[in-house]
Amino acid sequence: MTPPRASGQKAVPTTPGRTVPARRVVVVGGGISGLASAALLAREGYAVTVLEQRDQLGGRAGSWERDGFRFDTGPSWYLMPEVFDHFFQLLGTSADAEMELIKLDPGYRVYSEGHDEPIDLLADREANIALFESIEPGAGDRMRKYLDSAADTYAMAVRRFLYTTFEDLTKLAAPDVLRRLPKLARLLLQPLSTFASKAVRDRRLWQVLGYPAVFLGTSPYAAPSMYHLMSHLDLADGVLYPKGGITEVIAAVERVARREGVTIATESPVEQILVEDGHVTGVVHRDATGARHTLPADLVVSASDLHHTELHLLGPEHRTYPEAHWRKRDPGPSAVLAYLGVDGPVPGLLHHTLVFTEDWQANFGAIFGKDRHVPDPASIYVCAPSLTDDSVAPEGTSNLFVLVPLPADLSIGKGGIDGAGDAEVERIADRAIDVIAERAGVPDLRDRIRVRRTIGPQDFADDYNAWSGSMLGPAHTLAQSAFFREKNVSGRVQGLYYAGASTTPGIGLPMCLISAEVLLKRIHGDTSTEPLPTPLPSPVGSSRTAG
Ligand SMILES: Cc1cc2nc3c(=O)[nH]c(=O)nc-3n(C[C@H](O)[C@H](O)[C@H](O)COP(=O)(O)OP(=O)(O)OC[C@H]3O[C@@H](n4cnc5c(N)ncnc54)[C@H](O)[C@@H]3O)c2cc1C
Repeated sequence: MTPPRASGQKAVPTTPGRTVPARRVVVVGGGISGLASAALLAREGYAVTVLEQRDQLGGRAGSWERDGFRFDTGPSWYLMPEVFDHFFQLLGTSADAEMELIKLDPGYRVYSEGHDEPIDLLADREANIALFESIEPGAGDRMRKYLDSAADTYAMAVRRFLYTTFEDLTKLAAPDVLRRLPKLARLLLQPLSTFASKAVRDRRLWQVLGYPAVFLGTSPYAAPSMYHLMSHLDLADGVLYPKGGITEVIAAVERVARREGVTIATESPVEQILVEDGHVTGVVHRDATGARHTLPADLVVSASDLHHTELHLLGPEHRTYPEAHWRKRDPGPSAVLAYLGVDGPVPGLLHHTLVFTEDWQANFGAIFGKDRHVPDPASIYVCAPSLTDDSVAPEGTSNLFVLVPLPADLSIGKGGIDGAGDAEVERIADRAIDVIAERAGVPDLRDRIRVRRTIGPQDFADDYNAWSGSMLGPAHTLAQSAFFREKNVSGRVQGLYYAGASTTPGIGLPMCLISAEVLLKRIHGDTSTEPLPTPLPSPVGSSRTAG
């Protein structure tokens, strides 16, 4: 039976047969998953406080401004729009009510090494099928089947695999899953790279089907072909852009959290999660002045990276995932990022542009293989949001966000402003800028840069306590996906829960919103697999603290 949801008077079960009043929740980390978890818990009547170590909210989805340019520091693709909408609907609002969403058409551009002309992927499924056919006769029909399968697999994932704690695996033995078992087995065991090569032979098209593995922190050679469902998102569903940038998504999630009564404190790093008699009792944290405080809590939700939570906030005896556990896990890739404010237009780019090297085996091998090193040449992603949104750059200039995926290796170093980063980070950024200059037809790009900031793996570790400087969190290989991924509840400490990219369901903004909902299910012992009905009921007679 599903235990009662918490309200002003209700109780939350901890150990079987024992219930304690669980009114106060501390959430560690004010990234999207911490904010979303806080909002949902407050909706249920908990008194929630979010403690964020940095001076801004959003975590990896942060914002940085200089000289009239405003950069999203991390994510830039708004995919799975119905997941965002569902989250807001749980709280009685909608994505459209909270943000202005613009459909990008074309959705994105791809340059492939060895080809001068780019391919522009469109906002419409049939248009993309026709595009594939025009490049590779015969590929259109195969793509139609591929996209049908992607849509079907995606719908099944939403129904069965994303919104679940995996606490009751028998729930997965639903008729729709059982019917697909032979196909699912194939999709789990075959890598995406092989699966995609059956649909298309042209290398450029194959790369279009393979690159989404990077969204999952892995490579198309390691991602199970189950993840071909990602092609439904970018080739059929289309790519949206929230006006003002991804920072507006964070602002919207913060807004609904505050509306539900969440208290939010920035510059408040948590140093320790307190445990007594096997039950969480609160946290020790600093405030903006550096003073140390103890904040009691009945539940603690850590939405910081799990590696950090387990190894740095808990004593050895309270760790579910000790040091030895992580030695067998893959932290996922890191990256060098560059935020560039550039004079004039950059004509060869679209809002999203991907530049792929020819030899992906070598490229991905360098990032994810046994002998990890910086790939050279590297594949590159560039976002130019100023093409869609004039609020992110002064008139007559361009805002560029550049991402070069790399191994999670702290020795690559950290970035800096105006070339002040470590030499290797600046060198990687320079190489990427030169590639963009050539592809975009702007040979003097370097001279036109008036704002430049770089980020390296060490920055991810320093800024977010990321394991090995991982950009995204544990890679979605088969061994680190679904019920193999780290659970969202401590196995050692009652009342301690986890949310965010390093637990289920995983990496990416929509996944992190789902992790907040899965957290709620975990607290209630709700083993259902489908999204919760909307809106979540508000508690009767609960007192809320405005944040
Ligand atoms: C460069 C880049 C590009 C990306 N691109 C996309 C994209 O296009 N689309 C997409 O959907 N996703 C993308 N992602 C992934 C997405 O941004 C993340 O999966 C998501 O933002 C993670 O959210 P989170 O809340 O789990 O973690 P985080 O955002 O890392 O938040 C964790 C928070 O916890 C705080 N914290 C850590 N330790 C403590 C402590 N001890 N005390 C208090 N606070 C603490 C951190 O400061 C941080 O604010 C990208 C990520 C990066 C880095």
